[in-house]
Amino acid sequence: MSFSKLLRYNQRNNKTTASLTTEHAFSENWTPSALLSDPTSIDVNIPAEISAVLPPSNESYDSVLSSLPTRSMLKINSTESSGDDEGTDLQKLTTSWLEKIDTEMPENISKIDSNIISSPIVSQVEARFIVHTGKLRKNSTDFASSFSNSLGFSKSYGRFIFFASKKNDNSAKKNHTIDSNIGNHSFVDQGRNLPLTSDTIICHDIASTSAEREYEVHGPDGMFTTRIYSLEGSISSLSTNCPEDTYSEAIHINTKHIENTGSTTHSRKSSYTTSLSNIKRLFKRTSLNSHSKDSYDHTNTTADDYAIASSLNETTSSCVSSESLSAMSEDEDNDKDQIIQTLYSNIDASTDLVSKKYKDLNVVLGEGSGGQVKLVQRVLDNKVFALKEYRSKNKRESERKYIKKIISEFCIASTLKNPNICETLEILYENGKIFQILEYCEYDLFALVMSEKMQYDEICCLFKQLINGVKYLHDIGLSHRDLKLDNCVVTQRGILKLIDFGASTVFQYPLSSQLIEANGIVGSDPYLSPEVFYFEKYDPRALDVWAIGIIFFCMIARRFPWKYPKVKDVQFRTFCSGRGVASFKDLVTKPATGDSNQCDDGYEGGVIDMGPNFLLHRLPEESHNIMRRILEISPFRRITVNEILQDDWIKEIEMCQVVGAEAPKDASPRIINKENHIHTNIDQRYAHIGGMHERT
Ligand SMILES: Nc1ncnc2c1ncn2[C@@H]1O[C@H](COP(=O)(O)OP(=O)(O)OP(=O)(O)O)[C@@H](O)[C@H]1O
Repeated sequence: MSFSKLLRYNQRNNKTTASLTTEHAFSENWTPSALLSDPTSIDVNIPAEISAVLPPSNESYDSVLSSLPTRSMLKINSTESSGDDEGTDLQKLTTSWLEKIDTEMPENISKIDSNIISSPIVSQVEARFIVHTGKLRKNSTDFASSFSNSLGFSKSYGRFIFFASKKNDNSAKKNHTIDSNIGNHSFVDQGRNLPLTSDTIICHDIASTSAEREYEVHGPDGMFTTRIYSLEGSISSLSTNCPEDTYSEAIHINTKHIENTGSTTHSRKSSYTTSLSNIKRLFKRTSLNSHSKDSYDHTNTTADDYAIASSLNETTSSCVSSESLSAMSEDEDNDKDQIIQTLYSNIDASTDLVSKKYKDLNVVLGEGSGGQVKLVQRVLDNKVFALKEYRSKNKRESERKYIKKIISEFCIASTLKNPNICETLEILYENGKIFQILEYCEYDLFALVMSEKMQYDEICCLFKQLINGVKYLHDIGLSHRDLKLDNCVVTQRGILKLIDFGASTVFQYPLSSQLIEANGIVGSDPYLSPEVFYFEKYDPRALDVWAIGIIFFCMIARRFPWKYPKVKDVQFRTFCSGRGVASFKDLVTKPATGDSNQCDDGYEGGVIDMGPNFLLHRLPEESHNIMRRILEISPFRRITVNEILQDDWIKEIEMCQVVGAEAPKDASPRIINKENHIHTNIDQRYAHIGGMHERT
């Protein structure tokens, strides 16, 4: 949790930062078995109706350390026993540009407590978002097809992928039918990995929670072989309240609001009326059919706007003429603020009210710079969802920017369809506040890590799912830019999903090989890669890859390796040491080598706590090769996410996954869990960052 989150919690709880940090659940003294699973030990009130919809905690397990493959850890003792030699090595490894380094484990390394970490705030539109009009036109038709191709959809389907998927009226029924027939055809078709024959499978419904339905599958000998979870009533079937055109309209309007050209008073008035009525449609959910490519006659737009707008070009309706678009300008924010206020009151009358559709379960799941995330239950069918209530507009920001940011995040998130991405269902407005409804996931990774219950194989499984989620994003030209434990949520069945696309950015447009570099220090300090501090512009994919490595380290060591990757941070400086270079610049600017399969980080020493070993000696040896390449200081030498998946160790990791979710017509996505591990269930009261703070 960011520092700002902490402050807010402190203010609410009348606590000082210091006391909260000390008392925080992540202290050494926090015994998971005592505190997490014993309801009497903690004074947290969970209403009975919530307990009913939340899963129970499972048994407690040994810590991750006991599940680490011992054969694979670095032989710390033998290195440590080198005695005097170590001092010699240290001298050899310490280079002139680094000050004297303490080889002891630095004191300020502590267990993960992101309370003490501040996240930089993005406050301005980045220059890279400016796209030339010609390019915009040219690419506008390409984007959807590229996205659809990457998803394996037909080209004609591409135009739909930016919309929340259509409700399949029969989805629940279909799921049921298919699951009951699992032994006949569907299972065999889609669950090929399972060592079962179609004749011998018995499917037994044993549990059902928010979105997933669990089935035990038995082999011919009656032995339990694996578990399958049907995503009955899955989120995708719920997004039907949002007609396609509504989203396209919303996205389109989003684009309008960043127009910045001259205009007459008359046209300005006209544009406001039209544009705002279109924003209204976002919330109102009406369907529009007109079509105008003129609306893309932009001179100034953001990458996100552009990407989304271009993907919708084929279908986007536009009631806004290019003339009206030209009316929007930065210095008219005040006018627009007023108009948007009016808009809000109009929306109020026509929008589904959050409070009517969803029942607040009074559980705060988390709180960040974007707003507060709460647990809600849909009145219609009692299904549980996460509701993100966006923070109110700052006095300093214009209404236009405020709305644009929210809609951009929503448009991107609702576009993404992948089992390892949290599904975004709808956006709602009520009483001056904007809400987003998300698929609910029972845990966040931060809470899971801090529970100290996760075992090594489970961590590896989640790690590989994380890589797959990021691969999906990178394959479609998006980078997340704020990957961290808090932004990974995990379902009760062990499926990891990425959330929070507020910082994500397009790095490549469809059919273009040109990399669009990102700029700005965006993300959370300990997960940031070193180059973001060094270069004004950088490849955001490399930042994501680095963050993946930090997350893996955190999962294993339950510590951050450093506060931030700057040489002034003693831990990071230690990590940089011994690499045979004269300056940090030499490290971070090392050009790519010809052989992308080889790690060449310049470190040759064998000291346990120096250079890459500073991190590696805390990790299993089988991960060393890949982690060295992931945490390569030079972004030009850093491995890509696709290359990570080619690594032998990564390939061998047994990963739980959802099958059958990719094909748009497949109505029966199921979860296949691997047998070498089970996924940790923790008490729901402490399963999210929000809950952890309730304790303090
Ligand atoms: N779909 C979800 N299911 C369960 N918990 C969730 C979900 N979405 C968010 N959360 C919880 O809420 C927390 C904050 O969510 P999120 O990152 O979206 O907020 P934010 O305001 O954007 O935070 P940040 O300050 O990182 O930008 C998460 O860390 C997680 O604990």
